[in-house]
Order: sequence, then structure tokens, then C-alpha cells
Amino acid sequence: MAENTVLEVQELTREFTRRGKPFAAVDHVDFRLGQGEFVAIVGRSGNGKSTLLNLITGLLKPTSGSIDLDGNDVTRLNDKQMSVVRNRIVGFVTQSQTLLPNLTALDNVILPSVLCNGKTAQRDVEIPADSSDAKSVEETVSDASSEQTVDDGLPDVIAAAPVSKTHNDPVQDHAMERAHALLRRLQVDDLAECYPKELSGGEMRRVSIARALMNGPKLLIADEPTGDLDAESTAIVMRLLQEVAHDGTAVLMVTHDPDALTYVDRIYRMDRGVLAEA
Ligand SMILES: Nc1ncnc2c1ncn2[C@@H]1O[C@H](COP(=O)(O)OP(=O)(O)OP(=O)(O)O)[C@@H](O)[C@H]1O
Repeated sequence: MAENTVLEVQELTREFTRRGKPFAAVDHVDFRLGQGEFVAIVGRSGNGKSTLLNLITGLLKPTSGSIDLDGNDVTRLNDKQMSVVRNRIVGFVTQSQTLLPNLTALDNVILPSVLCNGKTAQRDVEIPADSSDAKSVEETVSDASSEQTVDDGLPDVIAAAPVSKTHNDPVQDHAMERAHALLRRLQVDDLAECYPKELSGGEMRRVSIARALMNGPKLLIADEPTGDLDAESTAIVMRLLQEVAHDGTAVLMVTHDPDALTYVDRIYRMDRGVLAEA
């Protein structure tokens, strides 16, 4: 793998079965992304874009092929090790809304830093063989959503999280400053103390982007990050993603938005599972 490569997928294939017939949602995809590159994938609905992102983030297992993420063979990591990778190396802005309802916008943004004890990715990350306590934001969100009575009490991992109210800890103070700075850059810092239900779709989306950037990921994956944003908010988000790439993070975005495409270095098209440069 070349020295500045953050992500390399080779011959990546994922088959599903529909009405008894197998088909490849992702079909022998080869793709490389280096530090600081900003790349978009476009393609009609149902052509395999989300499946590709879920494979890269280890949320889905491939049928065949390889995925190397910052020197880690994703297909060989166990679930706990993959959680560490997801938390420290990758920031993921998902298409659907995944903010935790019981945390303020600020605490949602701080959460990834709490989950990895203030360790961030812009340095070499060692993936421990036994990461028994590891949880990624995606798993925490999924744990929280499976709680029957969300309002009665938080799941342990959230309840234990030293969120923004706890002071006098330099690591937490630093996390809080960083979270506020990200919210400011996305022009939603005045909403820091609001709960997700008090935010519009576009505001929630911007808070989610701040959360994905909290740990300074080496790879930022964004699935339709401007989906519910107006032109002005789209420009704010895209300029931020451009700056993030300029600072060295590899950015991989799936989008249908022609305005968003004007900011990227390269565009790929996904057509029936096959990826090619547009
Ligand atoms: N778990 C599954 N089982 C069977 N088929 C699936 C499964 N997940 C996705 N598919 C199919 O795989 C294909 C690719 O789906 P995918 O969600 O990756 O498309 P997409 O390009 O991201 O679409 P969109 O732009 O609408 O989000 C679709 O035909 C979809 O129906």
C-alpha cells in the first residue's frame, strides 16, 4: 500500500439474494483513496453506494475481496477491533438521523471522544488484540435505540459518559472546546444545549457532521451529507469538508447534489455495483 494511502479496496464484492437469485450489489470494486483527497461517488438509487460504504466501515461483511483501512485488513478484524477502527480512524455521517435523543447537541458531538477516552486518530493508532470494552458511535446509537424506555434511563455506556457538565478534567475541557469549535464552524453552536427533537433536519445533519469530525478521523465518510440542506448550509458544509481534506483527512462522499460535486477532486459513478471514474 502506498505510504499516503488511507483506504484501498480490491476486487470487493458483496452479493445479496433476492427472490432466490444472487446478485452483486457491489461488483469487483477497486478503489484507492489517499490522505487529503476529496472524492464523490454518484449513481442512481439502488446501485450499491450505501452497500459499499457499509462494507468499508465494517458494518457489512464482503462476499469476497479486500479492504485495507489505514493498514488494517478490515475483513480480518473481529467486531471489537472493528469498533476501535470505526471510532478512532473513521468518521461516518450516515444518511439517516442517528443523534441520541437524550443527549444535547454538544454532548452528542463529544460522545466519540468519550468512547475512545480522548484518543484521536491523527496519529498512529494501535488496534489492541482484546478491545473488550470498545464501542463505536454506531453501536452506541444502536444500543440506545434498542432500549425500550429511552426516557426512563440511559443505557450504561451513555449514563457513564462524562459529558459536558463535568468539569476540571483537561481532556474533557479540550473535548468540549473542540466540540464547540466544530459546532461554530457549522454555524450551529447557538444550538449546543438543544436536544435533537428541538432541531430541524438540516441542523441535526450539521451536528452529525461535527460528531463525525470530533476524533479527527483519517477517513471521513459522508452519505448524502447535504441531503436536507439549503444552498447556504450546503456551502458551509462543503467548505468545511474541503478544509478537512486540506488538513489531510481523506473524504469519501456519496451524493446526488450537483452543488456538492463542485467541491470535490474526483468523481466516481456507481452503476449496478460497478465503480468507475466519471
Ligand atoms: N440486505 C439486503 N438484502 C437484499 N438486497 C439488498 C440488501 N441491502 C441492499 N440490497 C439491494 O442492493 C442494491 C444496492 O442497494 P444500496 O442501498 O447499496 O443502493 P444505493 O445506491 O445506496 O441506493 P440509494 O441511493 O437509494 O441509497 C439494491 O438493489 C438493494 O435493494
